[in-house]
Formats: sequence, C-alpha cells, structure tokens
Amino acid sequence: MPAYKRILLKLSGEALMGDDAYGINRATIVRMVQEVREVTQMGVEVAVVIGGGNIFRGVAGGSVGMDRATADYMGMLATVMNSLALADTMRQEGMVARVMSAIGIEQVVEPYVRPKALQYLEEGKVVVFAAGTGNPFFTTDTAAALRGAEIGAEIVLKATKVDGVYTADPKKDPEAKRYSAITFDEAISRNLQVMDGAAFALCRDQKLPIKVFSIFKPGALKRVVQGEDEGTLVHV
Ligand SMILES: Nc1ncnc2c1ncn2[C@@H]1O[C@H](COP(=O)(O)OP(=O)(O)OP(=O)(O)O)[C@@H](O)[C@H]1O
Ligand SMILES: O=c1ccn([C@@H]2O[C@H](COP(=O)(O)O)[C@@H](O)[C@H]2O)c(=O)[nH]1
Repeated sequence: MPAYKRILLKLSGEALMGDDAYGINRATIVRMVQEVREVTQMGVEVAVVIGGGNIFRGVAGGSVGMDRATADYMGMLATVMNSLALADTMRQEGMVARVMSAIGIEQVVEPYVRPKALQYLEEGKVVVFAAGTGNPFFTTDTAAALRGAEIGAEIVLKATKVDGVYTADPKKDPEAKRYSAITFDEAISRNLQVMDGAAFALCRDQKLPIKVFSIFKPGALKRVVQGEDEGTLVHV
C-alpha cells in the first residue's frame, strides 16, 4: 500500500553514467526506469526531474571562463537530453511518459504548461520536467522543489549517490553520520550540501517534505513510497 498518491522524483543525472566516464549507461537507465515502473504499478502518480551532471560535468571544462548564464543554459539543455532518454526508455519498458520543457524547444518537446501536466498525471502518465526551472543560477534540485509544489506532490524524493543526509559530505568525511530525519532549518543552518539552499527553503516554506535516499540501492524507491524507513526525511 503506497504512502503517497503523487510524488516528485528527483533523479541524479550524474548517477545515469553508471561506471562510464560520462553520458548515459544503458543498463543503469533501464534499471532506474524499472524501479519507477514498480511504483507507478502501485497506483502512484509520478513526476520526474532529472539532473544533468552526467553530461554537463563532462563538458564543464569547455565552459571555463564562459558567461555563467550561458553555461547554465548548456546545463539545462543537458537535462533535456536526459529527460528524452528517460522518457524513451520508459516507452520501451511499456510505460507512458511525457516530457515538458521549461525552455522553449517546441520541435523537440512540449512546453511546460501546469494544467496539462496535472492532466497527464491524473491519466496515469509519468511527466518528466526538463530544463530545470528554465532560469540560470538555479539547479534541478530547485526545479524539483518548484514543480513538486506546483503539482501538489506530497513529497519530493531525491534519489542520489548517497543514502541520506549526513553531518558532512560522506564522500569527503568518513566520520560523517547519517541523519534518519532532520528539519529544514537545521539542514540550512548547517549548510548541508546534499541539496541546494534554495530547494530546502522552498520546500520548507511550502511544507513539502523531502526524502533523500540512494539511487543505487535496489528497491529503495519502492520502500520509500511504501513509507518504510529508508534514507533521510527532511521536514518542517
Ligand atoms: N551533508 C551531506 N550529506 C549527504 N551528501 C552530501 C552532503 N554534503 C554534500 N553531499 C554530496 O551531495 C551529493 C548529492 O548532490 P548532487 O547535487 O551533487 O548530486 P545529484 O543531485 O544526485 O546529481 P545531479 O546534479 O547530476 O542530478 C552527494 O553525492 C554527496 O557527495
Ligand atoms: O533550473 C536550472 C537547472 C539547471 N541549471 C543548470 O544545469 C546544470 C545541471 O543541473 P544539475 O542540477 O546540476 O544536475 C546546473 O549545474 C546548472 O548549470 C540551471 O541553470 N537552472
């Protein structure tokens, strides 16, 4: 029995590359999609935001010295590529998905129109929100918070490379301890970098909880959706 009717799932872009140096690893994207399919089969309405780190960090060297806003638009376009790959893999796995972009690119994907997104979700289609917020100086974490609030999701699920929120970055500090739950105020005041401050602040103000969990742990998404103890809950 799912604990939520509608979720906003933020998928790590960087995790998409699997063991490759950059890009999209086929086995990894298929496995991610199959996990999403499991929760849609439980009757949960799923909207997805995917990051762009697997592509954008690969070309970031070329963006050195570039105008920041231009580099950020490149990053947003990377998320469009990931969104297209994700939706197409969903199609191959027997799901129905629609990509909606925050920046105008109509020949490729339809634009983000909130009522249309709500309609797709009610029809049981997966909606993939591409191009982040459509604005430079933001991240896809903020896009996940924004779209999550707009569509009335009950929770934002951040599926990432670590299995929760730690006292410090666990990739840099082996002594870091994982929280099972933490308030938004504490996460912001401790400047915990697992998600950016703008995303935390938006979710706090909208009373939209976030669950951070590992994208690599098989079955973790399903357990989170069933309300089981998995990852870290960030709450008001
Ligand atoms: N206090 C912390 N607790 C947990 N992870 C942290 C913390 N501080 C920093 N991190 C780092 O944050 C990373 C997750 O955020 P990041 O935005 O880099 O990834 P992502 O959102 O999964 O990727 P992408 O931007 O490609 O979508 C983790 O891999 C971890 O190394
Ligand atoms: O609203 C947004 C979202 C993203 N960007 C740019 O894209 C890259 C990739 O997104 P990640 O969240 O880091 O995966 C990001 O670094 C920004 O450069 C953006 O400008 N606005």
